Amino acid sequence: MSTPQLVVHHDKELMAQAAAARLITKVVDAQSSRGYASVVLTGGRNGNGLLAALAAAPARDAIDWGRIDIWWGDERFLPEGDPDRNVTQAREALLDAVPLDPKRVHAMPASDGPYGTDVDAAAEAYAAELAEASDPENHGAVPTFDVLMLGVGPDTHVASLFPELPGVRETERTVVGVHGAPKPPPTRVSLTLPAIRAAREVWLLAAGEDKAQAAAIALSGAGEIQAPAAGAHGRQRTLWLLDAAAASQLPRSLYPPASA
Ligand SMILES: O=C1O[C@H](COP(=O)(O)O)[C@@H](O)[C@H](O)[C@H]1O
Repeated sequence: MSTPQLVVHHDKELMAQAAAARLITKVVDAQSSRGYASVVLTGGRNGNGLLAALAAAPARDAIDWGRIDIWWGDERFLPEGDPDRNVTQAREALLDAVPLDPKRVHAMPASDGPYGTDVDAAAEAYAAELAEASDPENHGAVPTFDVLMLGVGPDTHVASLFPELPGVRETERTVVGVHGAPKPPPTRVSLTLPAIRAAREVWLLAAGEDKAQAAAIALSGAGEIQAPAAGAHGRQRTLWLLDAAAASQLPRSLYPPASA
């Protein structure tokens, strides 16, 4: 398990731009060493901010968009095209503007798709898609993602793993259907902590005052059942990307030596 590293940026715009630049470098490196890259997107304000910053970055064309696998950490279980679906928002922010290979874009199922409103069947299907994409050198039934991004909710939720709900307690399955989420919509699909922890790098994004308490709790030794963000770690690296407002309640001992 990698120890969390923190980078604190002045504000959320700078944080989004710096995270986008960091992602471009990671993806280009993976593509040059392995031929392709594998990235897991997050929904939410900070995740979409990063995608919009990436869309606006001239260096985005350094990425070979045809050789990147895009997955999602969670999805709001709503009809295809619903404006509240994470995939709809990601398409608007970035994906529609770059030449991705549609076969490599792995959206989570919609509630009017092949599984209808059966969110557990939808979760099982996504787990099967991940398993099919993993190969023997991977450490489980998911591919080894290069970067898995997670927005941190004000209640410390990540993906759609909410404090104390069954999803965050899952130790076997890689994807679960979520019922009764406290944040609308109540029905969701989510990667589990074991799937998240298979990633090489996990980046947690937290910008804004409403994330300050969550960041402080998750980084001060809370348990993952009470604070799911505390359980999100990458195999090689766990990186918290914050702005000054979100970092404002962190104990001084956690502050990085330099902030940007
Ligand atoms: O509902 C969700 O919320 C979290 C956090 O979103 P934010 O707007 O508070 O940053 C997000 O990471 C997750 O993907 C999404 O489904």
